[in-house]
Amino acid sequence: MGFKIGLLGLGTVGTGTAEILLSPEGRHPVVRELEIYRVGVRSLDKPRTVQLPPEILTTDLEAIVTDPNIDIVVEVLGGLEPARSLILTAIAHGKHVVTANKAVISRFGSEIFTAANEKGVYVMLEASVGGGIPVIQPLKQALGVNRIQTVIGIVNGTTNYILTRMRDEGADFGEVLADAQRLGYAEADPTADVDGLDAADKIAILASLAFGGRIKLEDVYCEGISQVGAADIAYAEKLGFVIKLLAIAKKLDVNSELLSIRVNPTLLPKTHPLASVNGVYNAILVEGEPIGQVMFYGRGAGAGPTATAVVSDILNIVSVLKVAEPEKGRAGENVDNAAPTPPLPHSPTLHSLLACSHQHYCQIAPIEELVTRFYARFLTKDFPGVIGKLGTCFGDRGVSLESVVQTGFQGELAEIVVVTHDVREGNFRLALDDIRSLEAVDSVASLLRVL
Ligand SMILES: NC(=O)C1=CN([C@@H]2O[C@H](COP(=O)(O)OP(=O)(O)OC[C@H]3O[C@@H](n4cnc5c(N)ncnc54)[C@H](OP(=O)(O)O)[C@@H]3O)[C@@H](O)[C@H]2O)C=CC1
Ligand SMILES: N[C@@H](CC=O)C(=O)O
Ligand code: NA
Repeated sequence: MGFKIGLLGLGTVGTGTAEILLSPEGRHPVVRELEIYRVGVRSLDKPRTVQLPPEILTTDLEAIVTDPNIDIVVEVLGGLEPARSLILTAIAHGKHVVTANKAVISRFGSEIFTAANEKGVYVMLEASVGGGIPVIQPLKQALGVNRIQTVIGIVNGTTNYILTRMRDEGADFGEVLADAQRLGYAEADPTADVDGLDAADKIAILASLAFGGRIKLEDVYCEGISQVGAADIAYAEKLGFVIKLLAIAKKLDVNSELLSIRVNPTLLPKTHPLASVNGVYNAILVEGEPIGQVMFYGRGAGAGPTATAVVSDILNIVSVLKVAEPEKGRAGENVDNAAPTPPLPHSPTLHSLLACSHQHYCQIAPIEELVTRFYARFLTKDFPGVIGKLGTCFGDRGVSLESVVQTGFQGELAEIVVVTHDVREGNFRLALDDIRSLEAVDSVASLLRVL
């Protein structure tokens, strides 16, 4: 065997990764050159669905990332610590790293890539966004010559699965979430999925690659799906929309360097290419000059899809290393009885299509500057002229309405649904403040953006 892998984690993604590495037949020939050398887990007693020699499992993860025999560390533990420290230690010991951990990369990417570049090692993260969908490498490589204007994605499989089943079956939120957990889609703490935080991590990573700068996660505006009720799903349907948790990064306007980055449930016209992305599927729509629109679609979570991305990253690294040092890793070569190999000598410069070298931070506009359409559902007392009063409040703040419908009653309260034309978010919020102070208005039952 040629290249030794230290696998940190043998859960959903780790097991999927091991399954690919243990069955190389019919796959790229380089897969035969990869050996699972050590596997780090929390519990040695847990039953495993993958057959590995028990002696390669350990709870001593530090020993894996410092092992001189290991070439590539694959981090599929999840969580911030010890994942971040283990990645940094692996880098310090000259190991290349493959990770699926968007939470660590979106928060500590700067520290990790700076360390990796200094040490001359690769940190690859295809699995961190869109699971099995190739989107990180395409942004770095095939789309690298484009000027990107917009990245819009459905990048969280758990919430897309939940929203799809709520719409199609009227399913209960809690039950569907439990199914998503059982299927291995959800994060260890599923509030990261439900509250949009996982999607925020992912759009921060995509925006960084698309716009060529670092992104501060705290600049990403984020709303989750818990505010989306059955009533909104039904009204959206009647109005010709579906509701999706969208992650959007775009230039505020064509000539601006200022970006808008946000995650929020959004009403999407049924004719939009992302509207038919259902269940655990993810899709990322990129608009660039001169390519125009290009869309990436596939399974965004689950063992097999995510492991595909992990192993493809390993292959990318190994392929570059093999050019740099062709003697290493000839197929079938057995070095089991040989003395430990010294750490890999690294090429003095990293391959520019695999490495990440952003230095500056992108400028992100506050959410008030966003220009978008809104959907709002009001509960009002059934007074005459309420719709007129709402219209006046909107008009006073320069908000133009596309449609206003009184849709029915909830008990004593009338339900009024409004869809606006494009409006600056700051102005829309001022109009809402005015509306909330009207005696006739009981509450703003929901507020969603419309694409
Ligand atoms: N699941 C998915 O569909 C996707 C997941 N990801 C990302 O992949 C990563 C892994 O996710 P997933 O496979 O679902 O997670 P799991 O919870 O299924 O697996 C985690 C694995 O890491 C081990 N582990 C966790 N913490 C420690 C620790 N402190 N010490 C030792 N071992 C530890 C666990 O050990 P033990 O088995 O002993 O408990 C387990 O084997 C996460 O970053 C996630 O965001 C990315 C895309 C899709
Ligand atoms: N929990 C995530 C897993 C993949 O990143 C999701 O649901 O998309
Ligand atoms: Na991916």
